[in-house]
Amino acid sequence: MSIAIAPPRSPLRAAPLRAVVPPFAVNIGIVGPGKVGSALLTQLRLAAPRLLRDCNLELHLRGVSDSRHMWLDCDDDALNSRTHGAQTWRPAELDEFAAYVAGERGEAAVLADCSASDVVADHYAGWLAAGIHVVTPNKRAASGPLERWRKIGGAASASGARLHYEGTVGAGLPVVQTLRDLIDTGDELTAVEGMLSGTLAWLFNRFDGSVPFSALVREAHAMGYTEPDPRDDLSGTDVARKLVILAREAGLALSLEDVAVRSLIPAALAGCSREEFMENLEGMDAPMSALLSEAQASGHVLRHVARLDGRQASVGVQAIDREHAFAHSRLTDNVVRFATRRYCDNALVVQGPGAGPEVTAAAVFADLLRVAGAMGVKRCAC
Ligand SMILES: NC(=O)C1=CN([C@@H]2O[C@H](COP(=O)(O)OP(=O)(O)OC[C@H]3O[C@@H](n4cnc5c(N)ncnc54)[C@H](O)[C@@H]3O)[C@@H](O)[C@H]2O)C=CC1
Ligand SMILES: N[C@@H](CC=O)C(=O)O
Repeated sequence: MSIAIAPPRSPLRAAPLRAVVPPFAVNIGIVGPGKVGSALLTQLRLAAPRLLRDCNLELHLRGVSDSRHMWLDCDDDALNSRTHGAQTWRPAELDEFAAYVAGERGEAAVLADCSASDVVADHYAGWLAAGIHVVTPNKRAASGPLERWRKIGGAASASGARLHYEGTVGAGLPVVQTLRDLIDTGDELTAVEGMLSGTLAWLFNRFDGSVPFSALVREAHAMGYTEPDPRDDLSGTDVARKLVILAREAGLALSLEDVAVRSLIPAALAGCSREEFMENLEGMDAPMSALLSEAQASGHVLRHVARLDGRQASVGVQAIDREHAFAHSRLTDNVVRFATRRYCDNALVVQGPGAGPEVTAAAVFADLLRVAGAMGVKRCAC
């Protein structure tokens, strides 16, 4: 291998004349400025000068919307004059928000849906049909009704707009793209096995009986690992959604109802409001202590495991041997083992932290850069 060394430049030599290429501008709208959305806003702000300098990519944050309010970057003068130019909000209306982010001159536009809402997912097909790209860690579209998911895919194909959702499985880990690359290059998935919940991994790594389970759930919630309603994690539904996403990525028409789910939520806490559930979390302590004691008595540890093979899809807590690879995971580690036609003797394994606002926001950000890359923005360091 040879490395070309550039001749030293004479300080007297005039700098070569370069055509000034105007920056490639991307309009961005954030839906759901919660933990992940806020982390994304910070990452965008910090990276913007570097992306402009190194990649000639200009990020325009055009607006932010939650379920009730939206903030648009220029807003109108009358509103601003009343608040001395400060950002003002107006009632949220998602399609109006999307149209504003898209602009009027055919600019490239990306909406980052950082909510956990089905209402927002209902809008993807329309946005994609209008040429607006969507990036999201929200699992609702990719694991929701098959009919809606197919409509979303059809809208993206028809307009050429892109939908990326790497953050939906494994947060910042390269799980969805890894599977897609395998399938696109002609491999076939035979089975997936793994620990797909950062929250449940963290809880079972910490839960040794010295601290009540409820206290650990409150801690996981405060650290931003859980879903907005932690019951989505504890019931296994969030993991089932991830399994559905992976199955669909591999070409299987799996739905949430097809996954056998073993919930950890006591029946008495299943139907109440999220606030009541959080107030009454102690109701989980006795059953969880019993589960732990049983596992410990037989020399096992508790782990939340998901499985999909040719016969069935299942998620739930298991007592597993202390020597098992899953027993040696740390903190919020997710482990995803892909068994495929090529990776048949030894599975392809993706492992690492699988929850948290920062790593998840980075996955959304990387998806956004993938969209810009597909539009011709140069991203490599060469
Ligand atoms: N926290 C994590 O570690 C990970 C989260 N995710 C996903 O990221 C998403 C966001 O999670 P968090 O930030 O932790 O939740 P969060 O509860 O902190 O934030 C959710 C935000 O969505 C907004 N929202 C709710 N309904 C809305 C609607 N109809 N229209 C507009 N905005 C709406 C809420 O106001 C809030 O600002 C979820 O879909 C979650 O599954 C994915 C991977 C990891
Ligand atoms: N609550 C989820 C967040 C990522 O999807 C988890 O704990 O894995």
